[in-house]
Amino acid sequence: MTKATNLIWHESEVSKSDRRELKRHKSAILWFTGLSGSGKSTISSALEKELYIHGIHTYRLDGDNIRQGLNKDLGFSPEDRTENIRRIGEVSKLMVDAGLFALTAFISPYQGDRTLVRELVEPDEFIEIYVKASVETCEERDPKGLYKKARAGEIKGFTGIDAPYEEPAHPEITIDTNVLNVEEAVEAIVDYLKENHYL
Ligand SMILES: Nc1ncnc2c1ncn2[C@@H]1O[C@H](COP(=O)(O)OS(=O)(=O)O)[C@@H](OP(=O)(O)O)[C@H]1O
Ligand SMILES: Nc1ncnc2c1ncn2[C@@H]1O[C@H](COP(=O)(O)OP(=O)(O)O)[C@@H](O)[C@H]1O
Repeated sequence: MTKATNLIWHESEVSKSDRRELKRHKSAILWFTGLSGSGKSTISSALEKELYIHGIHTYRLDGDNIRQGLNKDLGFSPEDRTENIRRIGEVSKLMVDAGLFALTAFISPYQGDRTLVRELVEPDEFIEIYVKASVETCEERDPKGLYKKARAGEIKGFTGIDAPYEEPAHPEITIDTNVLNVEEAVEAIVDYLKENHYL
């Protein structure tokens, strides 16, 4: 719901397609979703580097970073997670409008929240990438020691332990991190982008 009234949209003289033409490539949201420790940050960073090397304009948004700035007023209640994803969806939409590939690395545990982001942009502008790893695998990796804390009861409402993660029903890409290493994951995503004429 919009609080303010009397708002009139102002068109720019430079359009999304003008900006895309200048950059010589399309733009879209590459939406990484998965449990903490599944590999969202690692794979999206490696992908961004690969795209950069090939002259593709990108910007990466990562949960841990955004929650220290733009979304520092939000915690991990279901409502706050929904608001977190809504804002990131809106920011990503602006980036698509700017002609960039927005790479987002958020747990985004609720299917409904991800669907709302998908619906914010054109159908071919949202690519959902499910970074798949079981809770057991993530807990074994535990790169930040957060699963240990959650098991010890020091973090309440931790995704996969005592908060839900809803698996994507129809992701464009699934990366099973038990099968693909980081390099292979990047290659699989680049292949998808090429086959679907994004690159
Ligand atoms: N309760 C709880 N549940 C899940 N994660 C937690 C929690 N508390 C802190 N963290 C740390 O916050 C990172 C997840 O933030 P996100 O913005 O991606 O979460 S969400 O999409 O709003 O659910 C997550 O980072 P990633 O490991 O990169 O996923 C954790 O480091
Ligand atoms: N195939 C893989 N893909 C991505 N990360 C992997 C893989 N195998 C092991 N890892 C490790 O798992 C951890 C994933 O952490 P991170 O990228 O921060 O996950 P997330 O951002 O989803 O919380 C890293 O320590 C990474 O080195």
